[in-house]
Amino acid sequence: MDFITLEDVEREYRVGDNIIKAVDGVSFALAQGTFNVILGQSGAGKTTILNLLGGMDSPTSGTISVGGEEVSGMEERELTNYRRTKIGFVFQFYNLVPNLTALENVQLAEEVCRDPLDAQEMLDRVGLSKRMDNFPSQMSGGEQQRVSIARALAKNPQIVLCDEPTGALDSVTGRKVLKLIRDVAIDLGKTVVIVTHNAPIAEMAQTVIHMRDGKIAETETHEHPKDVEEIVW
Ligand SMILES: Nc1ncnc2c1ncn2[C@@H]1O[C@H](COP(=O)(O)OP(=O)(O)OP(=O)(O)O)[C@@H](O)[C@H]1O
Repeated sequence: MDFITLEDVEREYRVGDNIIKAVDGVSFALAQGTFNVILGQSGAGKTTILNLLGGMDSPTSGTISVGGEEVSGMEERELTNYRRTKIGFVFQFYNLVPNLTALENVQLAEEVCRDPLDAQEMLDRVGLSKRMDNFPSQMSGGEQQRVSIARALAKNPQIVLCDEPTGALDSVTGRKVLKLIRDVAIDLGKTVVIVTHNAPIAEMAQTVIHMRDGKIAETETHEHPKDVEEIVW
């Protein structure tokens, strides 16, 4: 059953006298507990869609629903609550708090969420049980990204949104991180949406939304998505 639906979504930005259609009539549906990729070149509108899905931005027109709730009609306060409780974010450059340990970074989620998952268990699941007391500066990029995955999951969100999560990592580390996102998030029943310009990653996805110039060029579904070991970049 569809969990995330976008219907004819547009997002325009006015820059001086020009109107830029960052997202131009996009419709798609994603099922709960699936691993999905939005693929496209720079400027295609991927991040704008992620921001709309995450409640960080609102569409100019069209409808966005998540779990039967209409996100596109929410007021600012409802949006804040939605971002806080329903969405886990993973960014390209990790966005960890530098003067907090790995454990403290993940525990931040407990302070803002209604029904958080245990921070130590999440760090354990991403393979960092021995690094809980390390600060971000004492960890590699891949380890920092694993902390940020643990942090996103500890919020116990419905959706995990990842913006170029492997963009700053070498290919071997990037693949480990993707495997973790897929295995751990899907095991916990989360719906994952990854934004990337890196085409091989899309082969791991159940649904791939190909974006071009703010529009969907193609929607592809894989009944048997590839394992991370089968893809190279
Ligand atoms: N706040 C804004 N104001 C004006 N134009 C914007 C704004 N945000 C995005 N755009 C424009 O909308 C288009 C889509 O941008 P978006 O960031 O969604 O693309 P993207 O596919 O994520 O690209 P990248 O991979 O480079 O991040 C671009 O032309 C961009 O310049």
